[in-house]
Amino acid sequence: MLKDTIAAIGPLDETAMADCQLRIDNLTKPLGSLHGLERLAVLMAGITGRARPRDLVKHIILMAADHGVAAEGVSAYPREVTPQMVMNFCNGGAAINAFARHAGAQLILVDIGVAVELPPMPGLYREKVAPGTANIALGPAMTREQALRAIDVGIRMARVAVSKGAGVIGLGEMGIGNTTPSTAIIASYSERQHTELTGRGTGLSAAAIAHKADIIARALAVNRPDPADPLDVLAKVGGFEIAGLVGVILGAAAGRAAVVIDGIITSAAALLAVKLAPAAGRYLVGSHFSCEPAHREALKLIGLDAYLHLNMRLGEGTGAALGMRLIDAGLHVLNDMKTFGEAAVAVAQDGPGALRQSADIV
Ligand SMILES: Cc1cc2ncn([C@H]3O[C@H](COP(=O)(O)O)[C@@H](O)[C@H]3O)c2cc1C
Ligand SMILES: O=C(O)c1cccnc1
Repeated sequence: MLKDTIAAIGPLDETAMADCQLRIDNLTKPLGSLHGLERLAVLMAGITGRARPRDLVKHIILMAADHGVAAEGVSAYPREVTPQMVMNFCNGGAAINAFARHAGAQLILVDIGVAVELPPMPGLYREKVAPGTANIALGPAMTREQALRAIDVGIRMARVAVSKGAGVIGLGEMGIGNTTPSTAIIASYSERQHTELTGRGTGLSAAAIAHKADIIARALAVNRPDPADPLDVLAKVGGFEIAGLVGVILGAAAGRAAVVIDGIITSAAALLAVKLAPAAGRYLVGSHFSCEPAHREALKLIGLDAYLHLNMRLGEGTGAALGMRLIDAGLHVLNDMKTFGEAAVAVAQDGPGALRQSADIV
């Protein structure tokens, strides 16, 4: 399923993008003055293949899983919080429930590797590959075969979303300890030291951050993940929700849906996804800058921008939900504003086309 999905990822529609850019350049505002929002609208034209996309259906796919490395004391919270938070998501009481409502997005919940058996709940997909990963400080998180199975789950979830009309898919995750494997993945591709990339996660002290960095160093030394082989990195120092999200990204890109990433965990998944399929990178949209230092590093490695500086460090897809609102804002600009001609406003002296050529406007 992975190979076919990667093969199905097409280029953006450059004609739709050019037509969209032309309309935006003629809207009643100084040329380029809504910069980031304009770029989002043009990107959505390229992804959807429509010069004036509007009212896109939004889904947030939240994958939950546990991590053997949590036994090393790398999180400020106990492992039981993972299933408890999944129940909280199902019952509508978590931050992401509020954010999904705010964004007008449907929340899709997936148990892809929670350590305990969860009861059937409305809205919860039970797709457990295994009850949590093994401890990456001691050996590989999972087998390569399990990594592939988890990716397939994500591809299927993205296909379901696309078949329900989703044009924008936000990524969310839950899994106590998951900033540790995410940092290990990002460190595998970075020239920066893992100590510089390790952050406080749910709220570690400086001493606990140093311990977490040691565990990450051990995971990398014990497993020796091969960056030339993203599946190797994923299987050795990843997690089931991270693997699932890799699949969601690839499946969404193959289905011509935009993918809005969130913080460090989803950006680790995005980094692996673009290593597996560079063409998927054009379907990615950044949202906020997380407090986690590895998040910025991942964005840099992917070559992706983010927009919101809110010092958030929650995950669940909360930043992605805000990113979806920025896409909406860009599409409202595109669809609701009038052009100079439609509104009878005098155009800039040299005309927008001439201004666009000038070096100042990018
Ligand atoms: C109550 C609670 C709700 C959360 N929602 C997301 N996370 C976030 O924190 C975890 C990662 O941080 P670390 O690696 O330090 O464990 C993940 O579950 C992530 O989604 C939460 C964490 C807690 C405690
Ligand atoms: O960057 C994130 O999304 C994040 C940071 C800390 C804990 N959980 C998630």
